[in-house]
Amino acid sequence: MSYLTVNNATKQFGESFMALNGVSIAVERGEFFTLLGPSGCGKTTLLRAIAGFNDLTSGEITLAGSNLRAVPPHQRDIGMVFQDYAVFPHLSVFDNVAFGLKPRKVSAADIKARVIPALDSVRLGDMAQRLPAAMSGGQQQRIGLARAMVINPRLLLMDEPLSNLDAKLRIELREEIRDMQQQIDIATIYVTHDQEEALAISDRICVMNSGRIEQVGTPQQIYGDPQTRFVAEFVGTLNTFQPGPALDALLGQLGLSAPPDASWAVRPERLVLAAAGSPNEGAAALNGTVTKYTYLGREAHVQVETPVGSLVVQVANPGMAATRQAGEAVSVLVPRDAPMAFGADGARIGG
Ligand SMILES: Nc1ncnc2c1ncn2[C@@H]1O[C@H](COP(=O)(O)OP(=O)(O)OP(=O)(O)O)[C@@H](O)[C@H]1O
Repeated sequence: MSYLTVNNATKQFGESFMALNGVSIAVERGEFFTLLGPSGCGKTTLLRAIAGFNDLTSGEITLAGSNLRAVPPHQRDIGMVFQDYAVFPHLSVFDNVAFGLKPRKVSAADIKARVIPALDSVRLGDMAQRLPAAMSGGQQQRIGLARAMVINPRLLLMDEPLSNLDAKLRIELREEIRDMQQQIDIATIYVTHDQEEALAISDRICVMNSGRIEQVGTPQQIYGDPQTRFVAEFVGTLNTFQPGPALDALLGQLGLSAPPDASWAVRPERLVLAAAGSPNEGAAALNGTVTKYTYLGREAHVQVETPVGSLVVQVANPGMAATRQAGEAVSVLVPRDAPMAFGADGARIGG
């Protein structure tokens, strides 16, 4: 049995709204498990049910084999880190971290023996006596992390802990969180709506949509082998081919087939841009006209009007020579293994 299991969880708000609708997950010991999805998909509701801040309408939650729903929140031994830091401004950094130990009747000497290493692990060891108000957002969130960990929790839950920080700090702190989590080897459930953050930090990602799970998998599986159109669109970008004779010809040339109501799509980085009329071994060529060129440093996005619709082609490491002008005639090469097919219900059915 997995370390944490959630089985067929539902949560109803009001007469009929289902914030969670039959959600089941299984998290292993030491695993970094991320709930990823758009605003309102139920991530926080699921996290709060595990923490015990709200109860489920139905379903089971077990931790290390025992029923967690029967345990009051303060006895669950779960560390929680929130988006808004939740530090007490009038308490020193030390007292903020010690706060969680007070109700546990830990002696003053033990408090010190646990708080100091917790502060060291988040690189705040020399700031123990400072007040949080005089500290940056990143430092305040490190206090939150130390406070969650000092209780030696059985599980760590984090609800968008980086979303109030600027982009550079977010990347720095997510690396620190990942390193720390691996060091203490604690099962962690992390909530985010940021796909890049989820890919960078997780062992496995659970993509949620409207109270249901779309797919659970490693970052590589979620990005490289999405099982639904929703996952493919939410994690990464997707070009959808316009149906019609030109698409039928393209699929015929590539030897691909799917039921008539299937839709076909392709990731921008799987397309290759070539000079008009270039030879194309192992790929089908679409004639197109450049409509837009966006230079982004490490990559460029070239928008091309083709017989199967407007497609974005991603070019890696674009030098000056890769620059394209609007109106330029080009070929877009579609490798045989690049297109993905989705059924009318959004499930992946091919490619
Ligand atoms: N106490 C409540 N009463 C009524 N509806 C609620 C309550 N709490 C949450 N909801 C609704 O349940 C749905 C799921 O909310 P939840 O906070 O879990 O989403 P989320 O995926 O965490 O989104 P966000 O990223 O915006 O926090 C939303 O539509 C929300 O409005």
